[in-house]
Amino acid sequence: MPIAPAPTAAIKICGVTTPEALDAAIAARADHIGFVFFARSPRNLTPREAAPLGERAAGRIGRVGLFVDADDALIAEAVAAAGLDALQLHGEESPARTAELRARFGLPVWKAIPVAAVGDIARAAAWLGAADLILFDAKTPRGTLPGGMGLAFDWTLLADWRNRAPWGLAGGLGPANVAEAIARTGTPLVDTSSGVESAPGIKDPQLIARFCAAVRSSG
Ligand SMILES: O=C(O)c1ccccc1N[C@@H]1O[C@H](COP(=O)(O)O)[C@@H](O)[C@H]1O
Repeated sequence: MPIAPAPTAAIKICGVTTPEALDAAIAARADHIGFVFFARSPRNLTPREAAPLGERAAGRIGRVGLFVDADDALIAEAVAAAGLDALQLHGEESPARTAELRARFGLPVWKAIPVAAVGDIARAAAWLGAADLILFDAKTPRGTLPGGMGLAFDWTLLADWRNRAPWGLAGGLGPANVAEAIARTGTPLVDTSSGVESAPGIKDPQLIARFCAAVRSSG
């Protein structure tokens, strides 16, 4: 009987702003790319800027729109312009707001949960039933961006999670540590932004390729 290859984690490359980065993610067989709709981010795109990238990605890779406490008007514009396949909420969105957006846009919603201490993992339970996927990310210092800072958290805190819902791991992941992160946490999805950049907001195609190869080497 043939032995099936061990499944590896799904891959999201976040903060894509150029056709070159998008093509690198597709060539490296990533599963999703992220478009950031958050003005303070060095990876910010307007819906108009995201539109040609969304068209180029259509049917080739999943398109996730990242929002931070955004209003409905921005989300609606981004969904229509970039043809988003999922929404990632990376701010203070409550479980009720998360469920509301899922119903309003009819798209899967990923909710980022900032983690610094064990109680932060338990907090995620409030979003079960409201979010389609829980994304654990490192809590960032007050006054900085709520993500995309290349900061990792203590992965041993995830021992309390026990796969209670679809989930993923983000925060400080790069080619050098992603295989270890998968081995230690068993995460079914990894998400990276600054770990595949040469400078904030500048994606490096070679780092994208190395990241995806490192994920596959963990399978
Ligand atoms: O990428 C950004 O600029 C960003 C801005 C605001 C919120 C989240 C953001 N990115 C997300 O943060 C995590 C971790 O990023 P990193 O790999 O540590 O740089 C990831 O989910 C990004 O999608």
